[in-house]
Amino acid sequence: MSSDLFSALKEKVVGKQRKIVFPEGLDERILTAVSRLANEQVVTPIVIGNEEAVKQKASELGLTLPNVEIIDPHQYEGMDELVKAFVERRNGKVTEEAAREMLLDENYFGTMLVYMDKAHGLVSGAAHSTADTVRPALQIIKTKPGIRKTSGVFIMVRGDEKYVFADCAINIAPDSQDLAEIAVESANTAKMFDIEPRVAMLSFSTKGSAKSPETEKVVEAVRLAKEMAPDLVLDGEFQFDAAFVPSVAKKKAPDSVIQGDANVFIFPSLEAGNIGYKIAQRLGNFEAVGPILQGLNKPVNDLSRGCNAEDVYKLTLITAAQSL
Ligand SMILES: CC(C)(COP(=O)(O)OP(=O)(O)OC[C@H]1O[C@@H](n2cnc3c(N)ncnc32)[C@H](O)[C@@H]1OP(=O)(O)O)[C@@H](O)C(=O)NCCC(=O)NCCS
Ligand SMILES: CC(=O)OP(=O)(O)O
Repeated sequence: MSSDLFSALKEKVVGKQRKIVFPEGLDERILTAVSRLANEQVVTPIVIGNEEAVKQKASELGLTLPNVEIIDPHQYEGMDELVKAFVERRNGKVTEEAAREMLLDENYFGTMLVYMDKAHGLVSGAAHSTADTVRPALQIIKTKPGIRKTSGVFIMVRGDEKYVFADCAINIAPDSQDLAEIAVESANTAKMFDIEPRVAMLSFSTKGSAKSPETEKVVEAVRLAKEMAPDLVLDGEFQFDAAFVPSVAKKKAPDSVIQGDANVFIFPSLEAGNIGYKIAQRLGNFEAVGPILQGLNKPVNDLSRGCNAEDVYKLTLITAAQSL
């Protein structure tokens, strides 16, 4: 199923001339994926880095880089244009001098290429923390109209099973409104992967079995999400077993629309979401694709530093598909 999922995405993006920026030009996993993407003509990669160093690294790895653009921010002819646009976008928060310095950072530089429509999307994070990868996007690309917060989902794939986990990447302490928005956005993201969303809002309590500020936060999020998207199949608060195991659902939540058949799981905090996805990945042998950032004006996606070249390849397919 995993390969079907990505073959379908590949079919969608081939021939669409999507330019995708890779700020981490010297990372082996990135270069391996870039070489494959370029040779298969899936996207046109733009690698950020010193041209000689990138080519040297590729040759050491035995990789070819046909039709790959390599841009060194230190040599970039359009830097003045980028600096001007960055200062304007930050609207009083950055001086021209600071902007010039910040744009030598590969993530800021790459994000500006996307903002300026010189590329369609960006994939980074193999060598940078999530905070350093996404901060430029939050500041420059910003959220779509009507969306307050960006969040990060993983598509968890194992054989025929596909699930969406969120937020595993961005919002450390989401409030009820944030959780409701994350739920609705994650349901939309699920559809991109042919998952008909059935959303469970997770907690350590099922339908009032415990009461605390943490459980009440999720109860309120359920109410808000139902208000925001009345047609969405969504319920909570659920413990994971009540959301996932039909026999447990029968006992703990017999009247719920979700009967152990949820496929989109919304975690109550980043602690729970990030730990949860890594446990499913490392103990449950799920492939974890993401985090896919949702709610941004243009696609910028983060990788886990524990990723491999296959993860980079797949996240690039997703990024290119998001840009269509
Ligand atoms: C995402 C994160 C880096 C943002 O924190 P920060 O850089 O301190 O953000 P700030 O509060 O300074 O905000 C910076 C900008 O981003 C915006 N922003 C912050 N969080 C946002 C969100 N969730 N969605 C949209 N915009 C956001 C702010 O509005 C601000 O915009 P402005 O400068 O134009 O006013 C931070 O929340 C974080 O570290 N999250 C955890 C990341 C992580 O380690 N995840 C685990 C591994 S995946
Ligand atoms: C998504 C994530 O947890 O990223 P990292 O492993 O790089 O911190």
